[in-house]
Amino acid sequence: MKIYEKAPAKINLMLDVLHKRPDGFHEVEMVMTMVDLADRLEMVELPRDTIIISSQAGYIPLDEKNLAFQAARLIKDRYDVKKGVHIHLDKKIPVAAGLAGGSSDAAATLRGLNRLWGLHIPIKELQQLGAELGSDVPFCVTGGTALATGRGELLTPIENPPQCWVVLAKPPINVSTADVYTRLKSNQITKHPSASNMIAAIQSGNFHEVCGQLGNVLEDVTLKLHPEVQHLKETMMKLGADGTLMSGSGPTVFGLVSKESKVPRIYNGLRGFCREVYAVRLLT
Ligand SMILES: C[C@@](CO)(OP(=O)(O)O)[C@H](O)COP(=O)(O)OP(=O)(O)OC[C@H]1O[C@@H](n2ccc(N)nc2=O)[C@H](O)[C@@H]1O
Ligand SMILES: Nc1ncnc2c1ncn2[C@@H]1O[C@H](COP(=O)(O)OP(=O)(O)O)[C@@H](O)[C@H]1O
Repeated sequence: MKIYEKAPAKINLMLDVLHKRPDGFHEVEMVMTMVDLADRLEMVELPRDTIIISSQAGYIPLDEKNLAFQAARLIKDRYDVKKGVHIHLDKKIPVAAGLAGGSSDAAATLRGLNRLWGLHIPIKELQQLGAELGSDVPFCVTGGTALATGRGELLTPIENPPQCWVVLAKPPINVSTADVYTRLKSNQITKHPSASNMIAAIQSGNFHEVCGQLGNVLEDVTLKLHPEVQHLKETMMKLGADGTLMSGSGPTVFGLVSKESKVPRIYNGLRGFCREVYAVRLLT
């Protein structure tokens, strides 16, 4: 049997860090949503007890370091599944970009294997399994739009923001999430974005209010290390975006745009100096 799952990218509309916890993780408040830029997973059942990962992308690990592999192994171990699976990852989401590509592949693997092997695991339980793989995985299991607290795994669904275009630009630099959190001095944050204001803006359905509430405390860290990310934000605004923000720990910057007619100018202007640019819709 063969099944398919889509694994969409996430963006953080706001991200605040409250403090560092004794377990080394940071207590966060994030409003996350999904965009229509997705990896595609093909899962084929194998009669023998093995997990095979393949991909057209030459730049991701295909062994136990792959998050889809880890998700498959976790579900096999936990539910004592003796069958195997070949997972082919058609990667479209840029890697190590702040868009949760690996986390979404892991979440899609959990959803897919639940179907492929007829395990009937409830969604809440899939999210708990996801939390063992990474802080962003539980959100990726369900998607939609949510307030994420704790280390990112405690989720409260909220309504989707007003529909708009999202232009994403990933500069060719490497950012490590762990490094960005380590460099953040959470007691020195001067301006905290507000989750409740962002939620109120979303609930009002007012696109410009949503743009006004965009904020990410990890931006300061990544922007200091890589001034080109700041340059990308400024260029997006000059080209006509209604609001811009870095997603997660970066380095991808997204611009929200309400008018479709503005999108080609922003896209083409960015493509002039950034190879990885995407113009997509929110996944609402
Ligand atoms: C920053 C965010 C925002 O959505 O996304 P990305 O930039 O990775 O997409 C997330 O918090 C990333 O989530 P995820 O990528 O799943 O991180 P994990 O694998 O759980 O953790 C990687 C490392 O980041 C740090 N970490 C992560 C989450 C958190 N709340 N506090 C932390 O300090 C820890 O050092 C951890 O070892
Ligand atoms: N299925 C996967 N897709 C992409 N990256 C993966 C995957 N599995 C493991 N990785 C590794 O996870 C790291 C983070 O990748 P990714 O999830 O794309 O980034 P981010 O957490 O910034 O959104 C990369 O170093 C990559 O090598």
